[in-house]
Amino acid sequence: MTPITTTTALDRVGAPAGADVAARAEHLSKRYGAGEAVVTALDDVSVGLDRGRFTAIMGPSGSGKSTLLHLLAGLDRPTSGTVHLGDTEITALRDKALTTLRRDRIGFIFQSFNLLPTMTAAENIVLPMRIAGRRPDPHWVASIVETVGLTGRLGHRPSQLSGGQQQRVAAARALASRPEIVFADEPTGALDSRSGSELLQFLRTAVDDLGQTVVMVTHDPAAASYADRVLFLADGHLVDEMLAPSADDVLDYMKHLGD
Ligand SMILES: Nc1ncnc2c1ncn2[C@@H]1O[C@H](COP(=O)(O)OP(=O)(O)OP(=O)(O)O)[C@@H](O)[C@H]1O
Repeated sequence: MTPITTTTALDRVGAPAGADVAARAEHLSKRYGAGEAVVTALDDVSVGLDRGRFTAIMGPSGSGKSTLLHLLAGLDRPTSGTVHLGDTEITALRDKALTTLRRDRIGFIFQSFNLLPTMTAAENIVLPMRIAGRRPDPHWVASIVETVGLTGRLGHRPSQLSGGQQQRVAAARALASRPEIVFADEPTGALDSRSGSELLQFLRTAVDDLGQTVVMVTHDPAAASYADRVLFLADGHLVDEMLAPSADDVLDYMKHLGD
């Protein structure tokens, strides 16, 4: 496949733009199954993710986006290769240490909001910190709640909130502990376009105003255009990247990838 719109020399695709890297993958591969049934979901991917930036991961269905996100976030283990979060090689950690690292240093936003139905929005937002035995910083949590536009809704349970509001609670929960990196897997997949835009604008603000690092898998070129950088996967390979992407440029490139 010949890349057409790269803004980056091919041998630099995946290399971090700056010196400060929040996470990095080196020669990451993931295979499922064995023998003739083996599926190579990810094949020798190396990438650095800049701190304080918003990175989107795109590619056709089955290209390995979720696999890469799950490996970077320590939710799954690679067949070969390494992942570092800051200076910590997470691929070298045992399960218990990995669970603790995910809880303490990573925030997650999933397509399904994964909120606890019996708890209020406020309780859901601080729950991971309470489980970790950490005291939430009230000023920080208040600034997130304000940024995400949930002031006045904090006493509501998830069933009393719209899908967009529930996802904003999930986003506030992901940021409440000031994680080193937030991973979002299709965060707008279950939202209407207006709620999706609000959520993406929140993530953008979290990066610009709060210095957060965000990595997001998406199918949607409009969603990817909120990012600083888009990584393109095809057949388990990192094939290209785009900086300061526009939705039209991303859409054109996705057509080229055969989506
Ligand atoms: N647990 C698994 N067992 C076997 N094969 C798997 C498993 N998980 C993923 N795969 C395969 O690995 C490849 C990459 O899957 P992955 O979910 O990472 O792709 P994706 O780009 O996120 O796809 P989509 O956009 O459809 O969600 C696909 O061929 C998929 O069928």
